Amino acid sequence: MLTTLNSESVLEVLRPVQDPELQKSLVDLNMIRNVNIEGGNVSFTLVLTTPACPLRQFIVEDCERAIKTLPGVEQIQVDVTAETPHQKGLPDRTGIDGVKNIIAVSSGKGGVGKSSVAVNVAVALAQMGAKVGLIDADIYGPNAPTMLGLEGSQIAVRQSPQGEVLEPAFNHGVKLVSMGFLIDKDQPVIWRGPMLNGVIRQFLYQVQWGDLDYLIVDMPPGTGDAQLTMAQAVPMAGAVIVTTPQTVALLDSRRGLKMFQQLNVPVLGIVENMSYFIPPDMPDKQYDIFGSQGGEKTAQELNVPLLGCVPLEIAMRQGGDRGVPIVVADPDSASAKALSAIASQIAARVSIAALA
Ligand SMILES: Nc1ncnc2c1ncn2[C@@H]1O[C@H](COP(=O)(O)OP(=O)(O)OP(=O)(O)O)[C@@H](O)[C@H]1O
Repeated sequence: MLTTLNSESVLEVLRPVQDPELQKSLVDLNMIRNVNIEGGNVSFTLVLTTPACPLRQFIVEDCERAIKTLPGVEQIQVDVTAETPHQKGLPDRTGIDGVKNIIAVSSGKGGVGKSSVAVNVAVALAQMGAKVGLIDADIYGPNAPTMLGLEGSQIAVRQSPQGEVLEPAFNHGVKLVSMGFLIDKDQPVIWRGPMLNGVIRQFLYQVQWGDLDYLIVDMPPGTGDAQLTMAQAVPMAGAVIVTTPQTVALLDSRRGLKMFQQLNVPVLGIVENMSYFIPPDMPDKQYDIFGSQGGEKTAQELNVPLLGCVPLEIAMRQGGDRGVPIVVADPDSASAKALSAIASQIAARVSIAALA
């Protein structure tokens, strides 16, 4: 039984408290800092591994419970902050200065909502306090500028001592560069393909990203040469695969998953989009338009986590078209809640991988 209240005894009672996701002691992870005692008042800083930590409250309560076992404790004040860990280095791929984690959002086939998920996850992470960038590398449908309300924007090119640098566009807390800023929409896709390699390298290494916790890459759909080259060019902390519950989409996503696994990019999990339809006039009803539980079954079969299921909601399409993502336009909607939870899951898994 500890009898004295001082910073050592506080750290001692906190040592058995674990980060629920990393399953390691908060003290050993250096997440408890600046312990200060004044009379019966205990204060400390809890440094989470992501601003988007889904279990923030849970961890604070665990700490408070442990500290209250010490004699003489009257008040506990916890300042919560976050330091996102840097992804592990890859010898064959060059990282980007200041960018801690690069996350690919990919899909086996087009039209499953990959861009919608990438944009909303990026905005949700920014809403939670993270510094976020988005690369829209989708040559077939570069929709991110529209979805972020940046249609018609330009990326400024500046001269710097290092040569030409690009200034990203910015809205809803997210910095954006997009193929859409560079290509003529009427230009045939066949001409866009060969541009991809050069442009993606420019987007990674010539953009003034500044400090970013997460750089999300909206990948082109499929598993062709362009995707392969890109996955090899980018040092990725992990990949997220978006699918619908439909069998054909799931088959394609399996191919995508294998591609990432072969390239040694950890697959963070699967997002099932358009899981069910919620009619706006009957919000308690659900219709499984594309079948049900396909994402869950595939996740189980391939032994990767299902990060969440996003319903088909008219407001989500409208938000995309209007340039106000659903997590901003209607944060209480079912799809926005699902997307925010998915963003937290992704952040947690990236931290786990970085600290493993
Ligand atoms: N959960 C959803 N509810 C309603 N509409 C959605 C949902 N997800 C996506 N959409 C809509 O479906 C259309 C296609 O989505 P999106 O562009 O995100 O797909 P994609 O997989 O990136 O497609 P592409 O391969 O063309 O880039 C868009 O109009 C989008 O607003």
